[in-house]
Amino acid sequence: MPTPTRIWVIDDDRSVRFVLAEALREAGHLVQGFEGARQALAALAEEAPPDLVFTDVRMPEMDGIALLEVLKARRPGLPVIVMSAYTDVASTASAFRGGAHEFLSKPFDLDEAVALAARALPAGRGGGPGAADAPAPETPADTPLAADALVGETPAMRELFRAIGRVAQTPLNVLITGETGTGKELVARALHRESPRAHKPFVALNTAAIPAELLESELFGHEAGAFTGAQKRHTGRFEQADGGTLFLDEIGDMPAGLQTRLLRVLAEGEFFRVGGRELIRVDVRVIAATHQDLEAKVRDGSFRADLLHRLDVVRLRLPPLRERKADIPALAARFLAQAAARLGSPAKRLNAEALKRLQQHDWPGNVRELENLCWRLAALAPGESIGPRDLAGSLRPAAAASADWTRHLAQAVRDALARGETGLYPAYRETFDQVLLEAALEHTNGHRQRAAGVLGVGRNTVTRKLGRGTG
Ligand SMILES: Nc1ncnc2c1ncn2[C@@H]1O[C@H](COP(=O)(O)OP(=O)(O)OP(=O)(O)O)[C@@H](O)[C@H]1O
Repeated sequence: MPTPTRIWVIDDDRSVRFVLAEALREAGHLVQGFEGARQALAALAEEAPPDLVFTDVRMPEMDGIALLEVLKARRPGLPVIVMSAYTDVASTASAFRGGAHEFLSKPFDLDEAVALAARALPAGRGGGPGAADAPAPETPADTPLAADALVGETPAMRELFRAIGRVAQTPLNVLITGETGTGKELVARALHRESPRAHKPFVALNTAAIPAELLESELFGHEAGAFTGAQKRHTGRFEQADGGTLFLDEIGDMPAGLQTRLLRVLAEGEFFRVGGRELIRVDVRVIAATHQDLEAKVRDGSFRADLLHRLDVVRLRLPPLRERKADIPALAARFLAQAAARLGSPAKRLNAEALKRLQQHDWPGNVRELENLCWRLAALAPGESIGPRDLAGSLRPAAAASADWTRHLAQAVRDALARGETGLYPAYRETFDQVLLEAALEHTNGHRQRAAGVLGVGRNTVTRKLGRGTG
């Protein structure tokens, strides 16, 4: 019979200690509980090390991250699972930086914790005495909670924060996907801030914002006289980001020729400036972002598959705000507080009714739309308590609130034309009408007269179009 594995559970909260220990015992492990890091360290001095450790982060006297550091210095092979009720990027990153095996958000599911323990225990249980000779991991100085920390409490965001904390410690290229305004740039900054490259530059370039003909020299720089108007040598973003992180926003808009060039640079780590002869070597971590469906762009030939593979080593998806509406109150409070601090006025608060109204909105512009709204309210709402009346006119329907759909439409048309399609107008017209109609009917629970009313068309138009739509 195999000897049972020994697991330590360290938490100042007795009930957590108790239920977790019980669940692990039921799964056949030998479990020892400690109410603090010091007690655990004292035990480590006297008895054989355990096979696995669960530790809380916030504990009096010595916190779990400091404990993790000591444990890892003494027993580098010992898997440590860090548990915390505070799942923000700074917490997850400091745990993974310290060598945590996994980050478990509290409250957690006991089955999940037991399954995690099973996965964490190495075959043959590892962590033996030999492992203690390996060098201790480097632990950079603690970063304070940044002012631009990501706000999010919903499961999807916590999952994302764990992924950021883990991926930040690696040199891998990352592709961030998500609709406009969901926080892709903020995620890229967090990845940089929590990485070993944090003391080197973070350089951002929005591919869509720069005319195609200037993009190459923006990225790779140029020599004096490389082209008309190039009077001085110019270092490109790749060189500026040397040792650090280069954030390429809207990567889907990169012209074909540059995609090829970028691919080569990513593969070889070296390039020539435009008009240059000197081979430039750089060490840059690339984080790319897009709101587009790059797989579709690969299929229609407008994005290189091999470039996608290079960039997409790790993919982080940012959910749209409408999929995480529970985060709205915390985000709004943060933006209102930031605006008040900037405007030098007392912070305003949204009352319950107003919050409810915000939860009903669809947020086509995502977090950016909410942020803009909060700034407007901070400046213009008359009282310190913001009610639904103050929101009137601010929560415009998708079409008016954001130009995003027109961008998508333009892209769809460009793609269709590139595929050689013709007769686009009637087909798109038809789709446009159907989308409006279906959304309005959904809003009015299928009531045609009211749908016609909110759309501003006659009832007959609705009936006629419905007839066409349903055959
Ligand atoms: N989770 C979050 N917590 C706090 N602020 C956020 C969060 N997500 C986004 N923001 C804020 O919302 C705004 C938009 O975010 P950001 O620019 O990162 O979005 P994006 O996805 O890169 O947008 P685009 O695709 O249009 O470039 C920024 O001001 C950012 O600080």
